[in-house]
Amino acid sequence: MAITEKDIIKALSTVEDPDLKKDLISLNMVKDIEIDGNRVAFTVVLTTPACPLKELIKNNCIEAVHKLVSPDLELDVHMTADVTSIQPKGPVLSGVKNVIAISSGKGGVGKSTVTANLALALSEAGAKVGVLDADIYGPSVPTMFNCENAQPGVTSVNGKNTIIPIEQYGIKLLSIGFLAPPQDAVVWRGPMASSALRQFITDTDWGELDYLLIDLPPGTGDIHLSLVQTASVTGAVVVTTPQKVALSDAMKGMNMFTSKSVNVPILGLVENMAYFTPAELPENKYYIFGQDGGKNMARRYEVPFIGEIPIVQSIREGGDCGVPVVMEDGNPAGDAFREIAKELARNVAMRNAQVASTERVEIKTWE
Ligand SMILES: Nc1ncnc2c1ncn2[C@@H]1O[C@H](COP(=O)(O)OP(=O)(O)OP(=O)(O)O)[C@@H](O)[C@H]1O
Repeated sequence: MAITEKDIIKALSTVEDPDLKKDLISLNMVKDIEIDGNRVAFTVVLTTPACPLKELIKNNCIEAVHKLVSPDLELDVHMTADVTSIQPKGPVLSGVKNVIAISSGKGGVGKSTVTANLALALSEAGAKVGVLDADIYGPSVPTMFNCENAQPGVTSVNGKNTIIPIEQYGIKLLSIGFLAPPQDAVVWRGPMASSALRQFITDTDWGELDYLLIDLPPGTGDIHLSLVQTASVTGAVVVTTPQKVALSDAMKGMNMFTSKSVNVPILGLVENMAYFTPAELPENKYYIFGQDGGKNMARRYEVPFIGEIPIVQSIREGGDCGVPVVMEDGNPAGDAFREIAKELARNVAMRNAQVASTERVEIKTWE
């Protein structure tokens, strides 16, 4: 008997997305079923191109069709992605599907390094990515992306001046560092910095992006509040070292995001500088800042732990010379960032499937 589209749909309705815990047909993830005699082709649309379960889902589809329709079918399963979004409709960041705040409690724990490498890993997987460097105390994105002398463009849209981000390595970038040389950064504190951040969000043509990563200053301050008042933030990533002082500051940052009035979910905690392994003793791990501090904290506060990065000389060198380590072929440190990017993308998809969008925080003034 000839095979029909209905047979294929029936078989694929037994395959679950393991994260979303629903079958691919109910999730509307199967498209373009084509049947030509013994050959069947279809497309599975994942929730992110950086899906860590891509191969598993593909194999489960093949197994289900072979088992429930016919073992003799020749299958061509095309895996693609359409990143999900629950951004409220409106003029602010209208083409941006997900806004992800990258934060840390303490300075110097590697937040910008993590931002740059995650952005590149997501882009390498096929996502459209932007980075907004809002770290007024030390905007390092221009250095990390080797574009220190770049100047964002300005164009007029409906009579309004609109900023055009610069583009480097396929990532759209804006940084407070493009507006003021590092020695002048100090004047960018307070209301001026908040106003620049607002312009970067409301008066910038970011185009279509799957993920906009926002590199925040360390701690919790005006910039954080301006962000959550201006944009609907999908979630936050907290970067910490395993050290006690870094952890207690990271906890304060997490509490700010998850407080009732801000209500931004934590998408993941990253432990940076987790250990050091000398090149000549690859089996040895030295826990310079303590062991598993981030992992334990994630468990205690019930937030997802999305990975650890060791202290590696090439991570520091990549940042300093403007070629983040993810861009270096075959460097295992790059793989560590790739794994974290996949976990982050996965958590964004789960958050979008489960939780309502984040309301922008209303500005309250004293009467
Ligand atoms: N895993 C790592 N291994 C080696 N060096 C690292 C690692 N992570 C970060 N670094 C280096 O540590 C320094 C601080 O990192 P980075 O600027 O990313 O931190 P930050 O938290 O963004 O700092 P700030 O508080 O200034 O915003 C940089 O020189 C960076 O190259």
